[in-house]
Amino acid sequence: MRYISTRHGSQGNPQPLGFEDVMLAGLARDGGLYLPAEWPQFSKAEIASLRGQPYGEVAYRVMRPFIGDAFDEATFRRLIGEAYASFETPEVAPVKPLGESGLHLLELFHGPTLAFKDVALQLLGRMLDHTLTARQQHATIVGATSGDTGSAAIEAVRDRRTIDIFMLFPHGRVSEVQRRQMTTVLAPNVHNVAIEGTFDDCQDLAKACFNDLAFRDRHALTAVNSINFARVMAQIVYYFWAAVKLGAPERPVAFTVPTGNFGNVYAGYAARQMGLPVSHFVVATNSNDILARFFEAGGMTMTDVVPTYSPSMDIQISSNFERLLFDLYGRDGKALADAMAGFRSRGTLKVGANALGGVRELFDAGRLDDEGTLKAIVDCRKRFGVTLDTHSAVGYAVAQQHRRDPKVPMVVLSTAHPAKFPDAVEKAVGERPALPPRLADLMERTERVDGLPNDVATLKSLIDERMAALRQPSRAARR
Ligand SMILES: Cc1ncc(COP(=O)(O)O)c(C=O)c1O
Ligand SMILES: N[C@@H](CCOP(=O)(O)O)C(=O)O
Repeated sequence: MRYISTRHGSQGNPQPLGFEDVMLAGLARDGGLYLPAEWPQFSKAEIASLRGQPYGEVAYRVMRPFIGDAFDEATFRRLIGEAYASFETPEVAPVKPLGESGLHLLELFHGPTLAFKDVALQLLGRMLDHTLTARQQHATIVGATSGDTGSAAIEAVRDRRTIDIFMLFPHGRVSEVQRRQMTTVLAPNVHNVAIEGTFDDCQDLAKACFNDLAFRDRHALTAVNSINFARVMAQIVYYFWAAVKLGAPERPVAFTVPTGNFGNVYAGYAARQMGLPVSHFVVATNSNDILARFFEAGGMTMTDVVPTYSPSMDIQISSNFERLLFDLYGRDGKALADAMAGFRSRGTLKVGANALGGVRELFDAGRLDDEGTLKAIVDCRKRFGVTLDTHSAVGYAVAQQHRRDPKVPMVVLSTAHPAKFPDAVEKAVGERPALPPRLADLMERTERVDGLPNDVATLKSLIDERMAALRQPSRAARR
């Protein structure tokens, strides 16, 4: 399998890369995002054969075509096995019906940090470490988080000698549980940085580090955000997993995805490109609804980010949207690079009526404000006895407005455990959801974090200084 950048052709025509190089690169050197030159195809028989298989087997079969010869079969199976052994349920991602409503929850929060990010990051951390160890290399992750990617990535790479991780998060804009899940990890290779700004600022800073090629090469930067195609690949798996449980390939399935950076729903789109019968996707946003506005009107106009009860979706510039736009621009990397440059300079982007028509056949979109989010948590608890987190609640409510066919099962991706957002959940149902016992003392643990302004030069200096100090022989020996 060869990979190309969404901006290929905009700065020469670099050779397509293989999986390991794409995984280590994270962001393409032309500023674009990698994706496969062609999607692997699954026949109906191959999809049907996934039914009844354990999650690890589905994961192996769905991801195998993407990795080429990066890992031999035994190694890849071992990495998958180890990744999902860290989950609290052997099912990994249970699919649960909500009564007779035709709605189903795909619970993705049973990993170590209680959010769907663990599904991909538990594997990615192991794949990175395996490859770096084999190549006798070290890499430096620079990532951005609105709360969940950060702790999942840190958990996946803590204490690994092959990797240092710098995780940028917007100061004061993640929940206390989310912050502490990052800042209380005191492993020597973990560096948390609270940025004075929004998640979009953090993501821009991370991308600016990658786009400074000398800096990028000096530290062998790599990514754990969904700009890294390996993240998307591991998220494709649970769309196949859920769909075959509900009758695919004979019966189509719909998915509603609470959306911020567009990585999760893009993984679903990828599954459909691979042959999975998905009738449609519902993109569910909070009041930061640039994506909902796009699917309604075909244009994106940036506005200010407002803080909400679903902070992980407080995003205006959704990285992975570029991967969908690549298709909408006829896979013309140069035209897309120009459009993205225009979006960044003018704050607006429009696609033509033809492209929009196609995309609207497949995607519905809707938004839910904070008041609606609390009501949705109450409603789901009353009707089905399930307490949702705030992000899943957005999905739950928006899904019900976009059932196109009541005979088609609608899967709502439940992306986080309610205990990650205890204040909002308590506000809704009057009860504080408890953290699992292994995190019971989270609020008493010591925190370590650097605070920085929203300034790339200051960030780069911090990374340069920290990495120089860590390379000193006396410090390096202790790691
Ligand atoms: C709990 C939760 N739900 C939903 C989302 C949105 O997912 P995506 O950014 O892949 O669109 C996020 C952040 O990514 C999240 O942490
Ligand atoms: N909501 C995310 C934002 C980053 O998304 P990613 O999927 O690109 O890592 C978070 O919780 O950090």
